[in-house]
Amino acid sequence: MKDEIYPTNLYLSPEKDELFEKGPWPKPFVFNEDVVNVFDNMISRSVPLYREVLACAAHWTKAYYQPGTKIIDIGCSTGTFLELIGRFLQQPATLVGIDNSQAMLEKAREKLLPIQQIHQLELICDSAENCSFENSSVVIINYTLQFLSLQVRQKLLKSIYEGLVPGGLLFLSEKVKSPLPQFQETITRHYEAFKAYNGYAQTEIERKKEALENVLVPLTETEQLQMLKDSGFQQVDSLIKLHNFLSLVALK
Ligand SMILES: Nc1ncnc2c1ncn2[C@@H]1O[C@H](C[S@+](CC[C@H]([NH3+])C(=O)[O-])CC(=O)[O-])[C@@H](O)[C@H]1O
Ligand SMILES: O=C(O)C(=O)Cc1ccccc1
Repeated sequence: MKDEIYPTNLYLSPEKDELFEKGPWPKPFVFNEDVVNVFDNMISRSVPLYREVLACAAHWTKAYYQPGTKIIDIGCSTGTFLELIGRFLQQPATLVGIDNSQAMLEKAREKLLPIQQIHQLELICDSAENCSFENSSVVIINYTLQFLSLQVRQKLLKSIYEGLVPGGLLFLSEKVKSPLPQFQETITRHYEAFKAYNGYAQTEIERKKEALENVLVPLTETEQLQMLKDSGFQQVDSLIKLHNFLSLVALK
């Protein structure tokens, strides 16, 4: 089976994201019921290489997982990665999903029912910065740090570093910004063309952009790498980058 080699076959709910097509407008972006109900469609049409990033995270998780420790997905949303890794791992493991949206975790619980036959599953509804990462060998945080204040990001990354066992891995994906305004402008235009190619109208693209202002706050790649170094991670490398979306790994 191809999925056992390169797992890009995600379990995504079909409800279409049309949230920014209809009013009332303007509204800030929040992870409410409306977002949750269309989230799988929203993220898979809005994040470049989303399937490849999750397949990459699954491969690195399998490579660095240490039996008897935890695999923790921070900002697990509807459980898409946990469902994928639950199928991809060839041995029972303890899978932990953390999200501060109860509505997201209700969707995750439903999606992960088959996985519970094989793995120990724990879903925690709390802010990530309140959680423990003790005895984890792999922590995944895809497209979540970007919604936290800078102070909380630094505290969270330090807590992850301290909780990981020796040889433990952090897999981090984030929206970033170019340090060069001219490049940022070109990248943004290309990213918006990607969204239009995925069926979003210009008004939806512009309204989403406005809604995310001051809600999703990207760093530059250099700032992100420095924050990881300041958290204790000395072995860091980038794996994937397209438009403003970056995935990297950090080793304890
Ligand atoms: N402080 C917080 N603590 C915990 N969860 C939070 C917090 N703030 C926001 N969230 C949660 O972080 C997730 C971010 S989405 C992650 C996608 C997933 N990783 C995926 O790969 O499919 C990405 C996006 O919306 O762009 C949402 O589920 C929020 O409820
Ligand atoms: O950065 C953007 O413009 C996005 O649309 C990314 C995104 C994807 C899913 C939820 C929130 C933001």
